[in-house]
Amino acid sequence: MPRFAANLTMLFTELPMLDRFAAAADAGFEGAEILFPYDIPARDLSRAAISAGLEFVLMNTPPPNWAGGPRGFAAEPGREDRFRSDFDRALRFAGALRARHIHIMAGYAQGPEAQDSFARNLAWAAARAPHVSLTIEPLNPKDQPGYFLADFGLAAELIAEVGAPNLGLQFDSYHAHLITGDAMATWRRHASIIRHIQIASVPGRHEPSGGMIDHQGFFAALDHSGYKGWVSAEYNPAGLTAQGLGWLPRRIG
Ligand SMILES: O=C(O)C(=O)[C@@H](O)CO
Ligand SMILES: [Mg+2]
Repeated sequence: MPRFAANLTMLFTELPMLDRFAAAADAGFEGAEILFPYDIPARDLSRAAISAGLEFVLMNTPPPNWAGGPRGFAAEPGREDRFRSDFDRALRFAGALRARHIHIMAGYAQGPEAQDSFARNLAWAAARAPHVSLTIEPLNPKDQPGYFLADFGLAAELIAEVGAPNLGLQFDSYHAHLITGDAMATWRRHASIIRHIQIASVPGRHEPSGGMIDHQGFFAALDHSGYKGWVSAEYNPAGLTAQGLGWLPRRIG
């Protein structure tokens, strides 16, 4: 089975953020991700992850926050200075957390100029942090209207154009199904460039059990494919988080 991480922005929200690490470890997760961790000192987050025995898997750029903040600037023409200073701050934060990946968010823009800006900013970031794994993630246009990256083909094109070994695709089964109508076919098409996976049901973005995606079949296919990355639970629990974890395969021993 793949290694599973808990997205602590969405899971265990019954608890204060620093307590969510131990709750996730108790539930059987081996890693954690936080979308925008910038409100809490990195040393406190790092201590909580280490004492729970969890690896810190992923965070997003840009700072600052989840609540109401724009989802990035990387594709917005004319915002290069802002992108670069945000990226450097994200890099310092990720370094303190020993985060495995940084997800670079595109922001809200359209057209060829936006695509050029995104490609240039990605190339700059990949060269700036050659030893850090960077991802881009298509988000479905119903949840994120106007977000630049809403297409897997375009994401693959950008990754090929930038051509940096530390830039890859973040595949979210929920967004993939809403964008293409077939999450599994999309995963198969792009598996070679996928370096991080997130999961949730369609419809509803709840526990990855039931609904239109066969996640247990997906986990088996990931094993078969030799995928070595993480699978993060990024969903809104239908009730209390711990009561909805029947889908999570537990390691024995
Ligand atoms: O919305 C998602 O899905 C994500 O993974 C986030 O990183 C976007 O904020
Ligand atoms: Mg996601």
